[in-house]
Amino acid sequence: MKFIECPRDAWQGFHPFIPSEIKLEYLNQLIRVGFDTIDFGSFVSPKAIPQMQDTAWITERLDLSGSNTNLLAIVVNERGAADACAFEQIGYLGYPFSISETFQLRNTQATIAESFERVKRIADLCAKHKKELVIYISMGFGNPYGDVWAPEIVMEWVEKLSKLGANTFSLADTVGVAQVHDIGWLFTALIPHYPELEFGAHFHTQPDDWRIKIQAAYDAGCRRFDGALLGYGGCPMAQDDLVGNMPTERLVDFAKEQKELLCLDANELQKARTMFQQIVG
Ligand SMILES: CC(C)(COP(=O)([O-])OP(=O)([O-])OC[C@H]1O[C@@H](n2cnc3c(N)ncnc32)[C@H](O)[C@@H]1OP(=O)([O-])[O-])[C@@H](O)C(=O)NCCC(=O)NCCSC(=O)C[C@@](C)(O)CC(=O)[O-]
Repeated sequence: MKFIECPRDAWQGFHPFIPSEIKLEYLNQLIRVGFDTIDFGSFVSPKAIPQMQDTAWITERLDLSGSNTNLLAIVVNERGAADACAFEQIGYLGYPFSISETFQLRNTQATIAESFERVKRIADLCAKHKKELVIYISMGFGNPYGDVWAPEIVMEWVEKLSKLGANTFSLADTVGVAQVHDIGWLFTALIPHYPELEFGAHFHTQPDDWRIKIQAAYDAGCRRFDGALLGYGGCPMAQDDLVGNMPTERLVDFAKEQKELLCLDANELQKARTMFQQIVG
């Protein structure tokens, strides 16, 4: 299983501002754990997400020496993509492409159609700077606004977006409404249909439904999972009540049960967990 740790999603909606030095120390600790990828920051408007205004400062100072961990930064427009592309350390740019019109507007001030045009330009930038583009299908399992959702809509957008050069798609349950049946249906349909693409699960969960969601995705062939220690965070642009991320601890438990090879250092993971507890109180 591939673990993507998402401190960016964990603290983007957190108040007050976490001092940059503390974020840096925590991210360096996460690097020592050995995650495949860390979704560590975003290059977005500081007015929209004040917590992330120090991503460039942090990027310059991260210590990746001797590490195989990849860095992923979220971008929502060309300006953010250009800023992220300037850093050699960042291998992946993630774009939240919402299939709910309401959320796309709330999150990026762009319609789905405008967002598609943005992705084209960001994909060009990625190709020019040799970065990998990761598309999050936000509200990928439904939305709280009453916008039409169907698994076929996910399929349709994956088809269109895959032609722009994205090799990785993370199906995002942005507000934790995914039904087990839909999770199974989508991964079962997508994974064999696009053997050249990687599909991941970016779940937000309630304390009682983490297991059935992971299990449904795993049984359908998904091996890429996003999580955040302590299950913290959520997207503040989605709704007032944040629905926490999939707790990394639960992902690790699940992986052990499945006898998956774990490439994470348990001691360093425990240290990171303690550090994060101190950060968020
Ligand atoms: C897209 C905009 C900018 C549109 O916002 P806007 O107000 O339409 O943009 P604008 O072009 O009018 O600019 C507004 C201000 O932001 C600045 N600005 C503009 N762009 C940038 C930039 N790249 N970097 C730094 N500053 C920027 C710009 O310079 C200006 O500053 P001012 O002149 O007023 O001082 C805004 O809505 C935004 O930044 N949104 C961020 C949304 C966000 O970060 N959401 C959370 C991450 S996505 C997520 O959590 C979902 C995910 C990935 O986890 C998966 C899932 O669960 O679904």
